[in-house]
Amino acid sequence: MSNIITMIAPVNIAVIKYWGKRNEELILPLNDSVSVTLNANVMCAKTTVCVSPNFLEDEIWLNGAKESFTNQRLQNCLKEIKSRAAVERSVDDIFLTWKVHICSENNFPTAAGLASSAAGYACLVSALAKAYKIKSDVSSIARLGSGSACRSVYGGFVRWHAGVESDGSDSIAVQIANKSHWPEMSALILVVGDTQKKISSSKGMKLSVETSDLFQFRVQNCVPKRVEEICKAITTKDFVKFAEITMKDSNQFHAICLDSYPPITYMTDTSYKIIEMIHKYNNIHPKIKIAYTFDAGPNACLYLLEEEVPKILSLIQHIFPTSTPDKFITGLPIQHEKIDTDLIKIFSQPHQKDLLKYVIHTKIGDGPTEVIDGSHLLNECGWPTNLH
Ligand SMILES: Nc1ncnc2c1ncn2[C@@H]1O[C@H](COP(=O)(O)OP(=O)(O)OP(=O)(O)O)[C@@H](O)[C@H]1O
Ligand SMILES: C[C@@](O)(CCOP(=O)(O)OP(=O)(O)O)CC(=O)O
Repeated sequence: MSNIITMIAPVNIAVIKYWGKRNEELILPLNDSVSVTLNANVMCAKTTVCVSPNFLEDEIWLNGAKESFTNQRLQNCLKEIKSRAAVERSVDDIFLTWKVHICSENNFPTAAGLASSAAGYACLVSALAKAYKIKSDVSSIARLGSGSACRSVYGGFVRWHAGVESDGSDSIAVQIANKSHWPEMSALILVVGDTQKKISSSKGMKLSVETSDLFQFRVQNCVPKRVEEICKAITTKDFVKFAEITMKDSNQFHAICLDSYPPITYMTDTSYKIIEMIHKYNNIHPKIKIAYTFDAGPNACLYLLEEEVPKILSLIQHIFPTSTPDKFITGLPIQHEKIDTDLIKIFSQPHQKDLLKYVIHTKIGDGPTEVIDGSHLLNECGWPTNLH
């Protein structure tokens, strides 16, 4: 007797960044954060879990390779799932003694600052929750895997409340609005680099808490006001306000990285060229049209309304020429608009080729969903179907 569940889960990109913990083990943040969940049909983690009396030990495979199950965060997630199941009496006691096999893969680069840990842990925890028939909110369990993962448990626009309790019971994610609230909202991920970053978010934020003087100022004086304002901008669909706060918060997060000692630099020259392009584009319009935000890496996430997508994409193709035009734009289909020559005149000469690797076009999406077409990553005996 076994129990095989497969789920897919989305990435989320924060517009108010989570940076800094008040408890390292429970992954409790020092500030609230707000994010947008992106369409899981474009970028996702896919995870199959299987619980069986036939397994001798808990095992995990990630992106086609076996990983160690001794990872503390992984252990904490499984432990919490089992204790929730015990409290909810959702499965038989014997089921709780069986071992689990987990197989997961991301359809985009892992550990490159593209929120793979968010999608990955949201997926893992949602799949386990389904297998153990847990009914209550699992965002606080996903949080134990990676802080930002708690926001990927919900679709649309999401706020992670930092909470004040020392056991983390009130540090949960809550949906502000679902994806249908603002269907025109689109995102372009500009991939500058897809290699693993040098300093993980966990290490980077610890260093900032310990060494940055600006950090306390941000947490106490800036974030609380920004969170209220951006939540209001989301509920009233005020794009200009949403975009302005998003850009300012990304810039402040990277200023804090630079104020850490020794300094942390996630953005590159190409990232700054993207920022320059977006401000120039916004300045030639009466109102802000596009927002950028950068996580712990050089890649940009642009938030914009649907009508702006073809225009900025043709401009990006002009300014950031590529030697692989067929593979340059991926994700959701777009209608190409011929670049407007007046727009080109305002912009400088194109940069050198291949500063951008590729662009992912996507939109807002739902939270984790179960895959019901039978395309499990583990076979009926609970072993990976495809190992590298
Ligand atoms: N599908 C997955 N299933 C389980 N764990 C995953 C999955 N994808 C990523 N992870 C875990 O997350 C780690 C990468 O997290 P990290 O924070 O370094 O990168 P990132 O999430 O891509 O970047 P960022 O959080 O800055 O956007 C991996 O080493 C792995 O432990
Ligand atoms: C810059 C960020 O993406 C940082 C994400 O940090 P993680 O959630 O990856 O960190 P841990 O909780 O230590 O796993 C900002 C954000 O997503 O809010």
